[in-house]
Amino acid sequence: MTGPLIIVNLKAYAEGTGEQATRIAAAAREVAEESGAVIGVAPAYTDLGIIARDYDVPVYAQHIDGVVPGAHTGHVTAEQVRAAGAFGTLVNHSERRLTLAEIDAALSAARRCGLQAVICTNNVATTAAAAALAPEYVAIEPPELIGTGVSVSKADPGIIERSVAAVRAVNPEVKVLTGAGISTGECVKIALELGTDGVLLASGVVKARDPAAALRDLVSLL
Ligand SMILES: O=C[C@H](O)COP(=O)(O)O
Repeated sequence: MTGPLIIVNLKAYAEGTGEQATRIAAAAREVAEESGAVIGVAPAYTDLGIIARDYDVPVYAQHIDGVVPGAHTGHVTAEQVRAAGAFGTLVNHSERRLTLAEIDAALSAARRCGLQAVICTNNVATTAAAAALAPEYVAIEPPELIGTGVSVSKADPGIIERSVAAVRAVNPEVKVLTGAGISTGECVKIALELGTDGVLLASGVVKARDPAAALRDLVSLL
């Protein structure tokens, strides 16, 4: 993949479930084609297969469990999401926190199945720790800004800069995303200028009246 990566996490929002999820996936594909940006979608498991099958967008699981297939009720394996068509997976999202050992196991499972891994982190120290595990991406998101509409790019650019520096010091191969409150092209532009490789966002697109217009705004200054 080339160009900045934008991942739209549909979380468990009603506005990002079922038919609405497929509408957002279609918009993501269209805006990616128009702009050259890479726009991925992280739908609920229940929508993952259909989106991966019918929409030409990189699909991410919102979480995987670091277990091998077997007797694990209520778990979801890397093999299952891969078979359903996932391209990658989030790991340790702020709303789905894991222990360090669980993050490591989930990352091993992702590698085993060829899934791109995006480890989410909540501060500079956890970002450095995540980078030491060598995932493809880390995504720094200050939890207090998630879902607020107050953008990390504007409210806390320092955490982005320090996270980028920490990752470069630990493992320069690891790419950095940032998220929380991102909703405009300006937020994306600032995040990229601060050294990131893209953004992870949710409400700015999922809860927008016109998700396609929100996506167009996000890529407008690339
Ligand atoms: O996964 C996405 C992040 O938690 C950011 O959510 P948000 O864009 O609604 O603030």
